Amino acid sequence: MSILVESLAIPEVKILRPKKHGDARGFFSETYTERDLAAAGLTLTFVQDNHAFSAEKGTVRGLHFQTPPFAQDKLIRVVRGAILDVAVDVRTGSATYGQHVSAVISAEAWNQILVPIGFAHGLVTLEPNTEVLYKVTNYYSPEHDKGLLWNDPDLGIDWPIGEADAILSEKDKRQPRLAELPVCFPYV
Ligand SMILES: Cc1cn([C@H]2C[C@H](O)[C@@H](COP(=O)(O)OP(=O)(O)O[C@H]3O[C@H](C)C(=O)[C@H](O)[C@H]3O)O2)c(=O)[nH]c1=O
Repeated sequence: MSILVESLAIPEVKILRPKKHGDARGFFSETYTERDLAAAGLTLTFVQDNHAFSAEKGTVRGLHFQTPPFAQDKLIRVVRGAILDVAVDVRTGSATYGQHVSAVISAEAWNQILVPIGFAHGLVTLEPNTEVLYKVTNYYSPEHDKGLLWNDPDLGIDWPIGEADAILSEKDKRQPRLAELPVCFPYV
């Protein structure tokens, strides 16, 4: 087992901890193995790798999700810098609908977060020049790319940055609040 897998308070969201093999040259790490995820009951087929660079601390991306049939599971890691990563349950009918979990994901901690289908995903950078790499289980589809307002007070997310200081895309400034969200993921 090269990757330890543990659940957050909403158990569908997982934290992964790959082993790092250090030596005098530096380190080697198996950052993803299908085998370790399958051993944790996670049978996912990733079809796309993404890389997001954010120059400034306080850069907010999200809260985003793609709707079916282009819904995505996401496996996120940070190879430089650090983020506060947030996953909001948007599965209508779920006992934790509208609730969230968060975790600091960083190059130093060498940890990862798995955000499954049915969750809106977002992050804020905690350091400048932060690089986020993530695998997704479906291709990008702009028509199915939806979102949630990052600082919707109904979500109660304790972001480490205020609206005045957050660096956001114009799209993310205009995302709907949870109360305005249509049913995207009926929970069965
Ligand atoms: C997501 C995506 C974007 N793009 C293009 C579309 C735009 O021209 C440009 C930036 O897209 P966007 O502003 O949506 O990127 P982020 O704000 O980083 O969005 C991501 O941020 C949060 C953290 C997420 O969870 C999603 O993975 C993703 O939505 O990249 C692509 O070509 N392919 C893609 O898969």
